[in-house]
Amino acid sequence: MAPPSLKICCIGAGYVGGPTMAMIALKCPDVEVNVVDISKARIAAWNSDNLPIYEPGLSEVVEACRGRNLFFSTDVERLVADCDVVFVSVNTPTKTTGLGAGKAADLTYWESAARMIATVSKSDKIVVEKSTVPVKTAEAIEKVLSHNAKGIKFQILSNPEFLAEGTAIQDLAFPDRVLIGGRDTEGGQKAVNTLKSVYARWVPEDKIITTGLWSAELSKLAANAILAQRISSVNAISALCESTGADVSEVAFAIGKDTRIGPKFLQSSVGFGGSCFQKDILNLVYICECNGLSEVAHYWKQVVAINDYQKSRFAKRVISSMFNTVAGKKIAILGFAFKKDTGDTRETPAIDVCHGLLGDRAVLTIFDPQVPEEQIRRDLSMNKFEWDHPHQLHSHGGSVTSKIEYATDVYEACKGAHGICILTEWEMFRNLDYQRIYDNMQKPAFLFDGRNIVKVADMRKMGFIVYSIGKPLDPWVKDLQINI
Ligand SMILES: NC(=O)C1=CN([C@@H]2O[C@H](COP(=O)(O)OP(=O)(O)OC[C@H]3O[C@@H](n4cnc5c(N)ncnc54)[C@H](O)[C@@H]3O)[C@@H](O)[C@H]2O)C=CC1
Ligand SMILES: O=C(O)[C@H]1O[C@H](OP(=O)(O)OP(=O)(O)OC[C@H]2O[C@@H](n3ccc(=O)[nH]c3=O)[C@H](O)[C@@H]2O)[C@H](O)[C@@H](O)[C@@H]1O
Repeated sequence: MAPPSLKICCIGAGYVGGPTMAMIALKCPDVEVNVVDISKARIAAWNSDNLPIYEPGLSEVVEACRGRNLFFSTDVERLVADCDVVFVSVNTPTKTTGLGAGKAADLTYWESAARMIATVSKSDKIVVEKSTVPVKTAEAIEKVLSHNAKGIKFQILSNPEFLAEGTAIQDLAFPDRVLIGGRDTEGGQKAVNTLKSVYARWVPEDKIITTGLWSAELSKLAANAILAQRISSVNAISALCESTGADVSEVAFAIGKDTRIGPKFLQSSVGFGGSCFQKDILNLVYICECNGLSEVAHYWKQVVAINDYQKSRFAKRVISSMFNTVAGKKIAILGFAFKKDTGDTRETPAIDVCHGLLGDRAVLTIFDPQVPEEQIRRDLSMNKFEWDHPHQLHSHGGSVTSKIEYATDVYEACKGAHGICILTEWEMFRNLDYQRIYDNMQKPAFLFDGRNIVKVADMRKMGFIVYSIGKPLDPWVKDLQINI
């Protein structure tokens, strides 16, 4: 067999490293791709039939190339030493302590990966920032690498990832664009071209954008901030819809018809979740503050503030609608993942809503088709921002709250409940037998739709008291004096 034309090693076998490298291996059979991680459990799962992340189409891609030119391993140092290109796709969570706590990106994992690369390398390498990092990180990484370089040359590239979970395979196979930032030097441009030639195997040339390092780093933060801003904008409008009798779906449809605005990302919800939007905006806010741009920082902070408002507004609607207390009442939580088609629960709005309801002493029964019980209990017992640190992969759940139950059947979850909250837009929730659910609930039966997926009129006809984000209010809810 001919030797590989290029050896790639990716540090971090997570939601980005795993699928991204699997796609490169699929499209470039002559390239050897090793994905390495410190988590033995994660690597074992990548090497099994039960992959560590749920992503439609991923297992087919992995099966097509695992053992051929795609390998998963914990032999981090050897494989890094042996490759031409190192992608770094480790966690860059929000700092929990110290300077910039609650905002700044924690680059501990990135820095330790960079130090390890410098220590083990014996030949020149291209080091690719795949993780989302603060603008100017490449400069710091260059310093770490060059101070330990023993005459070895490293070229740093920024190649941020834009995939969304649940559609990762589609996004990787047909990306809107691939962005590569590099130094404007001969060595820098040579490295850019090497990486470009990898993507060019399947991405049309006009979709591969090359820029300077800082533009590439900042474009990633800006893209996430602007996407999240659209959701906060429509969610802010949803509150006004409820106060005025307008319908947020009609408003979103009408404004999305303007080609300058476009229809995507205008779906009002209980709030955005996921590992990145909040983290990346807080990071952007911190960078603005560090650069003395307090007005700009304040502007972006509001995107997160509206998101927090939306989540707490939802929980308050539930409590106030149910006679201002949910103490001892059974509430069925349908959906815990931060969006459909993923088992990921990082920063899911369900955590905040559940905490809001548990704070009023509700008894929750939680159902999600992809999220296991242990994960839900761990999420509900963790402190904010703790979830995105690698040690969480090894932990087995902290203190377990006794006020939650886990259901493996959606109808069981709803049986005897006083109220239902739909918190993830799983397709299956659109087509449930709601009559059966209604018949088996306590009366009056409440339905709170945080994703606008049920047909409100049909549900009201069945007898439910319905609250659906940004929709005209049920008379029951409207007549209540609430303070949201
Ligand atoms: N999740 C997503 O959809 C997207 C994430 N990103 C960014 O990509 C980066 C990674 O995110 P995810 O893949 O979601 O995180 P993840 O938590 O799923 O994966 C990160 C992996 O890195 C490993 N790791 C940490 N330090 C290590 C070290 N020193 N050596 C070897 N392995 C190490 C961890 O054990 C973990 O398995 C973050 O910066 C994130 O902002 C960017 C685009 C999309
Ligand atoms: O950097 C990242 O991690 C990624 O973050 C997002 O991807 P992701 O978080 O996986 O999923 P999204 O589809 O963006 O959804 C994020 C959250 O917003 C919510 N959302 C999305 C769209 C919408 O119209 N309304 C809405 O409430 C979703 O339910 C979810 O909770 C971006 O879409 C990706 O481009 C980016 O690469």
